[in-house]
Amino acid sequence: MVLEIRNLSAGYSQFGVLDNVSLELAEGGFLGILGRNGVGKTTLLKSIAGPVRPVSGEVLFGGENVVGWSTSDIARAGLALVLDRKGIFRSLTVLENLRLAARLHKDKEQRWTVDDVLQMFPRLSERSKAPGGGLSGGEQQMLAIARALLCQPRLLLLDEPTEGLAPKIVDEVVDLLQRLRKSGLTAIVVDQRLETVFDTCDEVIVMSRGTPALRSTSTELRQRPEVLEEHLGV
Ligand SMILES: Nc1ncnc2c1ncn2[C@@H]1O[C@H](COP(=O)(O)OP(=O)(O)OP(=O)(O)O)[C@@H](O)[C@H]1O
Repeated sequence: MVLEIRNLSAGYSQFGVLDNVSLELAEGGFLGILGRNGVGKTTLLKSIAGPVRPVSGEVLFGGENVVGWSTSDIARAGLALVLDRKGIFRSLTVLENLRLAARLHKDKEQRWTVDDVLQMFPRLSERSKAPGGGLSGGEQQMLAIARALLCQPRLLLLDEPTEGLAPKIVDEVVDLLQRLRKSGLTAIVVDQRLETVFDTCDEVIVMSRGTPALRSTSTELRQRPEVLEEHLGV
């Protein structure tokens, strides 16, 4: 297992959000997480990646319990979190942003190079000389994902990768995630847009009241409108 979460509870000061979450993710799996607003999806990603410190439970990443580790140590161990398109330097060009990420992780086994990601993201290649701050929302999202890949992650966590993007760009991001899945990457995708999750993930967890209510394949869940209505109100 790349990731094993056992009995994880987490929240903010006295305010509990995650309640006794357990889940597993095997190498090469793409796991989607769905749930209503505020159910704790982002908090779950942050509890895995370090910014939110769990109250109890274990997060085994590659067999090691990383609870209590700093965010940077967890990142060094091979976990990349793409959240709010953060991690882009606005004054650096696209190419400089990519080269910087590659340089910071040059000691790791190089699964992705700057050339690889430019090939994978033709839109970024076209905009390679543009400053990060001058990119559209979709381009920023692609740059954030490209930078995360240059961290050579064993596990990629994506929070709302298609939120607020124009339909054509959503299709491009979905297509990209499908290619990453085929490449054997392991990832968790949180998105409000059901189709993004269904089209990119083999399996989906539906969260309710701070904990997984069910886990199913995307194919099965698509055919269960009553479950989607109960837990997601759609
Ligand atoms: N930094 C914070 N301090 C206090 N409470 C927070 C903080 N971040 C989130 N919360 C609260 O924790 C709960 C879970 O938030 P979280 O962002 O994990 O939900 P979510 O499922 O990702 O929903 P959304 O899709 O709306 O982001 C919400 O009630 C939210 O208001």
